[in-house]
Amino acid sequence: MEEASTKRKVTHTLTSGYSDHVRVPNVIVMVGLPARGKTYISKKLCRYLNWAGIKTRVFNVGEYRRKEENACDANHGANANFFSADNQDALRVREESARRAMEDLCEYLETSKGTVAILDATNTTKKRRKMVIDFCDEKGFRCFFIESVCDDPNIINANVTDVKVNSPDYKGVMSAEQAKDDFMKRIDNYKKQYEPLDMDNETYLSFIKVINAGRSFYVNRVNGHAQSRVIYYLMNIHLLPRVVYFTRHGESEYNAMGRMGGDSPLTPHGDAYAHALEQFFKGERVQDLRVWSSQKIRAVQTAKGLKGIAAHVEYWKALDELDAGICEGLTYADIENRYPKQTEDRKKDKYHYRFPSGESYEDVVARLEPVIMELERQGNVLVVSHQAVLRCILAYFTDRTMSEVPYIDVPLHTLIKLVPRAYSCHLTFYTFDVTRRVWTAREGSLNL
Ligand SMILES: O=c1[nH]cnc2c1c(-c1ccccc1)cn2-c1ccc(Br)cc1
Ligand SMILES: O=P(O)(O)OC[C@H]1O[C@](O)(CO)[C@@H](O)[C@@H]1O
Repeated sequence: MEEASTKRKVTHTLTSGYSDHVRVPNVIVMVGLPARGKTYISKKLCRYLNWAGIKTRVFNVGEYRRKEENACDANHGANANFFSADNQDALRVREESARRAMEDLCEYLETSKGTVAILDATNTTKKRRKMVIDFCDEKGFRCFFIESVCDDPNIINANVTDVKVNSPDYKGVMSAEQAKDDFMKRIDNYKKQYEPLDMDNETYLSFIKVINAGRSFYVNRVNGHAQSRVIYYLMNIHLLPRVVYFTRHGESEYNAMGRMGGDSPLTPHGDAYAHALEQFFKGERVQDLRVWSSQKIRAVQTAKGLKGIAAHVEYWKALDELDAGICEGLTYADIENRYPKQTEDRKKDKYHYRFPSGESYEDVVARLEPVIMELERQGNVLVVSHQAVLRCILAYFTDRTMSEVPYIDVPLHTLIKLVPRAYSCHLTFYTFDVTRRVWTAREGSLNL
């Protein structure tokens, strides 16, 4: 039985009070048996850190092994014996894959100026961890271990059926039942060698033990800004099924006039949309729905009809539209005529461009971080907000790059339903053709 004490208190040993004034490359090293969510955590963490502006990439050793096998047209993954410790050939292939992954990881941190690299592998022996630590020490990388221990059969089974059975190792090779059976044998092979992070003899390391998908944690020697952000994030995410809905406010007077920003009320068309939205959620019967609206009149009016349906309605200033500063209330034509240089600059880099006395998309992402964190904590939520703000939030869920964010298509009178999946999310778009709606996206809009 794996050690998974669920009563352990959280200890937080601060080793140094200094913050990161220089960019110190971090290597996040995953530890854990197969089907403990290492890839789930790696991908989700990578998506969050990139969205927050911390350049991050995942290096999955399993993918390197499969690349190796494809090269010699083999498929060891479909056979649990490949993972037994006394299979010398296999050990060589697995060592080689780990070495190549470390090479690429090093290149990423040194040459491509990555800030965080996530080594997604089992790393279940002290010997293997020692190899990684020595490698990082030699390169001057900071090492941080995330171990996922799990003894809750429901969680393990969910993972094995949910993700493993569709893994490239088994796809088209054997039935789901056989795959599941083989995979459980693979786990047993690893268990024989598994040395959990040792809370008595490996305390010189920086690490967090996540127990049973976040039910409890053990934290040791947190170093620097990135590690603190990682721990905070891991303590806020959960696996419970939930749905998140997004919509812009209904058409506003300023939308109808082609003016930006401002705080104008809904037009009759926008009002009709607010009623259609109310009807939709009457029918959808979402359990314990919480509504988060911005504090702009057009959003508050759009959310009004939901007061009788939702469990709770709250108003976030952080959800207010991007502040166009001196361009607030102007049309795009006005801006091109009055501020041709600004227009040019914005076209060059729309994500980082900040309006004079206003905001950039990058500023909006920064003020949305608490909203994202609270969204991760919550259950069923409807967010009523604005074009630029929803572009930033949807970019987080759909792993978009900074340059894509300002062009994501978020039309008026469209409700977006987002259902999280293991490594992605499923989007449904409901367009309410109850009313005319002006088109507020200009150059090249990007479909999610
Ligand atoms: O299987 C698992 N075992 C154990 N912990 C798991 C999983 C999964 C998972 C979920 C869906 C698909 C594949 C894997 C996520 N976590 C997890 C781990 C840490 C945190 Br903080 C939150 C979730
Ligand atoms: O970044 P873009 O494409 O100008 O979109 C943001 C603009 O969209 C609007 O929400 C509607 O036009 C404006 O209030 C806001 O300035």
